[in-house]
Amino acid sequence: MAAQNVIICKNLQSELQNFLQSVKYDKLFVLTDSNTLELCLPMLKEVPQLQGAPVITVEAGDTNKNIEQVTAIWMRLCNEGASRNSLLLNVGGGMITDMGGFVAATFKRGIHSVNVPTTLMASVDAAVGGKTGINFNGLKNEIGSFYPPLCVLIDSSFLKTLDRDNLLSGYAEMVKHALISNMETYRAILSFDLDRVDYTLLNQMVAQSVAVKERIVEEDPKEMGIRKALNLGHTVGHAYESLSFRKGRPVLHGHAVAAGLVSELYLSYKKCGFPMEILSQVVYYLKKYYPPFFFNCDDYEALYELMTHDKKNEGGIINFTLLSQVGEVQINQSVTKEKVLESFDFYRESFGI
Ligand SMILES: NC(=O)c1ccc[n+]([C@@H]2O[C@H](COP(=O)([O-])OP(=O)(O)OC[C@H]3O[C@@H](n4cnc5c(N)ncnc54)[C@H](O)[C@@H]3O)[C@@H](O)[C@H]2O)c1
Ligand SMILES: O=C(O)C(=O)C[C@@H](O)[C@H](O)[C@H](O)COP(=O)(O)O
Ligand SMILES: [Zn+2]
Repeated sequence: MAAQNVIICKNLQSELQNFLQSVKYDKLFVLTDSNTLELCLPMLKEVPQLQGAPVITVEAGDTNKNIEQVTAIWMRLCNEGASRNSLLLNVGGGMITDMGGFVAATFKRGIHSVNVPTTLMASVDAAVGGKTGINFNGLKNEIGSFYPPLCVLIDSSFLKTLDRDNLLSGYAEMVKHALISNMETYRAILSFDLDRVDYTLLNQMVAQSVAVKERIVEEDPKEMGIRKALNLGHTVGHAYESLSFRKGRPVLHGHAVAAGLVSELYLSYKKCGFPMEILSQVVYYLKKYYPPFFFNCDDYEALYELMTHDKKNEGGIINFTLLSQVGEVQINQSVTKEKVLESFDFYRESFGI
């Protein structure tokens, strides 16, 4: 696959202007959510190509990453003269880049899209790599496509208005990227003080983190093999997230991933010999900053059932991505149901719930 077109911006407006000048399209549409409309779109007000462009806005929150909102966006595009040569500029977090990407993939069988990520989650992960989609039937990203944007323009100055919970949410994916990389990155990630955020350092870490994803996606864009590394923490994490939606107490994606990492590193320790010392360090770090995800034994069967829908599964077997060491990824690992339930216990004991 061609290299992902990811630009770490020094001057977002002029770099977006230049990029848009370099591509051919007939009409540009902007997609935002209700928060990014107010907080982020004004940071693009000098870009000439955006003057007079229709802005489509959906209500913020991952529960809106659904087919009803997709239909509403398709409708606006349809009624406002979008053609196959139109371009959709997604300005927002992962909710917007996932859903906008999916709309772009499907409208008239595919129009151009460009992502301007505005959260940490979208900057290091969601906006890059071409996985697009929506939640469906209570399951995360159940409907979607691989459809890379033409370009991703990352500018960390958006992060200044991001609240702490969403900063933590994105940081969980950076912890994941570090765990699948090497000890040096891992140590740097676990030394970062999330109580006193050094934004200059965070900017550098964003560039390094997204580079981890870019390298893997270039090698395996459609998740036939090594891209499954990027799903570390998500087999259990998505089950925790879906359960939280079902209970009407939604947790942020990255918070569920952080909890999923704890459970899956436990499985890594049990099945692949991942060092207990590192597992303890990760638990200590995550426990220090992340709120606990509350569930009890009565939820175990529901969580296990949710995991039977994971996209890495084959022939009814739940496939995990595990680690034998930091940077040593073991894909397609099956684990007994007993051990999976034990990994829920491990999370609850570690977080004292
Ligand atoms: N496609 C992928 O590879 C991939 C990777 C990771 C996550 N995801 C998906 O991404 C979604 C989560 O993304 P997210 O964490 O960015 O959530 P999000 O897009 O819902 O944004 C979180 C909140 O922050 C607000 N916000 C956005 N930018 C802001 C800013 N600059 N200042 C203040 N507030 C701002 C949003 O309005 C929203 O309320 C999930 O659906 C997840 O499944 C996809
Ligand atoms: O890009 C990938 O590949 C990932 O798995 C990144 C994940 O952080 C992301 O949450 C992704 O959307 C999960 O995909 P899914 O296939 O498990 O739905
Ligand atoms: Zn994720």
